[in-house]
Amino acid sequence: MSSTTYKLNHTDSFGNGDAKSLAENGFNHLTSLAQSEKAVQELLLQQTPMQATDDHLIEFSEALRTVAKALRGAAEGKALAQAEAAEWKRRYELERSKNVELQHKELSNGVCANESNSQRIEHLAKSPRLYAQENSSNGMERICSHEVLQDGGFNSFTNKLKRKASFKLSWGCKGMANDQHKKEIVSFERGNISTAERSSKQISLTWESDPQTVLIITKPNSTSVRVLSVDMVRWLRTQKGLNIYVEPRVKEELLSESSSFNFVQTWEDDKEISLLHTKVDLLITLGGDGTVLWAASMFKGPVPPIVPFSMGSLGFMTPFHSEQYRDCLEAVLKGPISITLRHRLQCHIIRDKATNEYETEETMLVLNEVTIDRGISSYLTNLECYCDNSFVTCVQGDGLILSTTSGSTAYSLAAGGSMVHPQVPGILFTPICPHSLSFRPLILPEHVTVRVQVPFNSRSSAWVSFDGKDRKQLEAGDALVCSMAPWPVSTACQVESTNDFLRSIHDGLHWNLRKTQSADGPRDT
Ligand SMILES: NC(=O)c1ccc[n+]([C@@H]2O[C@H](COP(=O)([O-])OP(=O)(O)OC[C@H]3O[C@@H](n4cnc5c(N)ncnc54)[C@H](O)[C@@H]3O)[C@@H](O)[C@H]2O)c1
Ligand SMILES: Nc1ncnc2c1ncn2[C@@H]1O[C@H](COP(=O)(O)OP(=O)(O)OP(=O)(O)O)[C@@H](O)[C@H]1O
Repeated sequence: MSSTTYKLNHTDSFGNGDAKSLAENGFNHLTSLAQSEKAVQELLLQQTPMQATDDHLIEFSEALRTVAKALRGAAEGKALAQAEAAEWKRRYELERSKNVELQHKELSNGVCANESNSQRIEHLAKSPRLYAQENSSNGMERICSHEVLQDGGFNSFTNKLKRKASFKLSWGCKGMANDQHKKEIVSFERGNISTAERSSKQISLTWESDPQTVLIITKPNSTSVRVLSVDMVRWLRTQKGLNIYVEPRVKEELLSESSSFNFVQTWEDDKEISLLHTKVDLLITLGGDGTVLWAASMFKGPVPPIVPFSMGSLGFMTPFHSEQYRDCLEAVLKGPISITLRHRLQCHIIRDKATNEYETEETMLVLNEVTIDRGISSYLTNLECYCDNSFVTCVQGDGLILSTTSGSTAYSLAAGGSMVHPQVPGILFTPICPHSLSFRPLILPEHVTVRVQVPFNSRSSAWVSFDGKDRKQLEAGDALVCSMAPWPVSTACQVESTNDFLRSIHDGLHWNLRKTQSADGPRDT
């Protein structure tokens, strides 16, 4: 009995031969091995101080597990061996978490080494069944994988303790603040990766001081919009005491109504437009989605929160009804309000004839999409696409749409792209009429930079447009570079972003509208 245990502890590796011979001795042998307090005590008492190290404890535990495997089928013996192995494992973990170095020092000095080890084993040997009973309610097999990995036992091949490898995560973004932000979202404590946040949650805007200045942008050539704007400007001034900015065209319209509108402010040039975000607290749009796009395009940097009133036929970004504009504006000016944070794309054209790569044209910001198409050319476009300098594909067809998720319900949808919730950060890569059977649209992560280049051997030039406007020609060798812009557009929600999004696809597109099947018919039995 004791020789068996002695052998187990002094063999460098416990091969199948040892396990088998133990198994052959049968169930009784194992039971007595595990139960015999004396035998286990003897085991330790026979160790020299150096031999009775924690490595021996691990080896012993490994051996018992091997035996347990070999005795599969002998139910009681198996349970007993598992209980032993698990207890040895637990015990080892406990000891290791104490000061291992100190323990080794004690052992090599011979200070109470046998005594401390034998006491440990004595305790274990006394109560394997009790321990098994205590743990059976939790399930003996349920040592969680994290713990098993941390205490992987002894690797006889490398002669090292098996431990869970430690690691760190880092992000390839510039600036500590960004990195810190990511760390708050993704934690990797004790080797377990978990996320607290995956995309923007419902965002609520609360005013910390009262809004004082409002900019109203209106769809041109619409009588209903003109009538509404006159009423709204008057109400905001007289009832709310706000400063009001409008476009030069609208100021003329208002003054033609009455000279009392001379309090209304406007701008004279682009420089003044570029400073509007420093003066305007709230932006109101009266029109359809196109008016929201127009308003957003005026802001090449930060954009004030937008309250979009629907005066068009399709309202994906315009959840507010003009009939109740007073109630709605009362609520918005008071706050808090739910907003949808809509990401924009920033686009640069790099000309082949540019003398260096930084010589780009004005940066364009789009809320819906940037489109590269064949324009009036009757040839296929041929566009080489790269994502962070990796070649993606060559588009041969009518063109390519790089869309925001807000724009996913616009042109990209018509070209076969998915509809995506506007707060999902990402770039949609949607071909227009590709001449290929296998070109499916992609959605790329928000952090990538996409480059679309007209190859030098292209038969024709391509045309690029930004939210359906500002068309520019791309000659062979020219490229469009596109990435997520740091200035999103926040639009006020009627309810909250998900509810508003679902309403817009139901009302605007009659998404998945189908007559409900009647209950009258065949059924599963
Ligand atoms: N085949 C197409 O579907 C197609 C073709 C060209 C342009 N467009 C879209 O038109 C947009 C420009 O809009 P516009 O009003 O200045 O031009 P527009 O007056 O020609 O209107 C285009 C239509 O697209 C709708 N729309 C705009 N943005 C939308 C969005 N985010 N979700 C759902 N529908 C949206 C508008 O409500 C409008 O009905 C472009 O950004 C492009 O997405 C679509
Ligand atoms: N303030 C503005 N100045 C110049 N053009 C504008 C302005 N507002 C909107 N537009 C343009 O007017 C066009 C129509 O605007 P919008 O989409 O808002 O109205 P709509 O066509 O009636 O809406 P819908 O398409 O939903 O029926 C768009 O091309 C848009 O760019």
